[in-house]
Amino acid sequence: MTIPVKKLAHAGDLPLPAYQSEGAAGLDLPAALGPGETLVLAPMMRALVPTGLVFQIPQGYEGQVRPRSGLAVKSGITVLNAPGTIDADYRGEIKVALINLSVESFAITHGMRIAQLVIAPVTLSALVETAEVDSTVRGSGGFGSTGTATMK
Ligand SMILES: O=c1ccn([C@H]2C[C@H](O)[C@@H](COP(=O)(O)OP(=O)(O)OP(=O)(O)O)O2)c(=O)[nH]1
Ligand SMILES: [Mg+2]
Repeated sequence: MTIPVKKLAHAGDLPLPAYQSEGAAGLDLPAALGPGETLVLAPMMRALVPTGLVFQIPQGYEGQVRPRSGLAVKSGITVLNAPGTIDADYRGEIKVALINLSVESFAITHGMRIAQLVIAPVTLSALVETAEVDSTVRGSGGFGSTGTATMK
């Protein structure tokens, strides 16, 4: 599938996001801060980080903004609203809501790959109001209702 992508001025000469391996699911998203710019995230602070990218996602698909596991494990940096949802009809800049869950400050530099975007199909549903729903074995059980014999 082809997706048109527009680069905004502050992306400068950053390359378009790319799959980093043959089977990668996510396109790594860059921080587009402007050349030489740095954004420091203090512990427990969050920031909406620009990517400098506008995607034209085809109808019937969405973009999911997910954390990168390396940043999460090594530095406690994750996506606050993971997975962020990029609607097919969104024509604004994709931004990444990062939060620093570590006890140390983290410096985000221009071009750093801060998150990844997975393009996924969406099933659009028509809701039909009904007085009754059918019955199932699970019924209304949830929130740890299964396996209670072994759960403490
Ligand atoms: O991590 C994200 C999440 C969302 N968006 C953009 C694209 C998305 O299509 C739009 C709206 O996102 P969402 O529906 O999650 O936010 P909302 O709080 O419901 O805002 P809205 O009322 O604009 O839908 O914001 C981002 O750039 N990054
Ligand atoms: Mg919304």
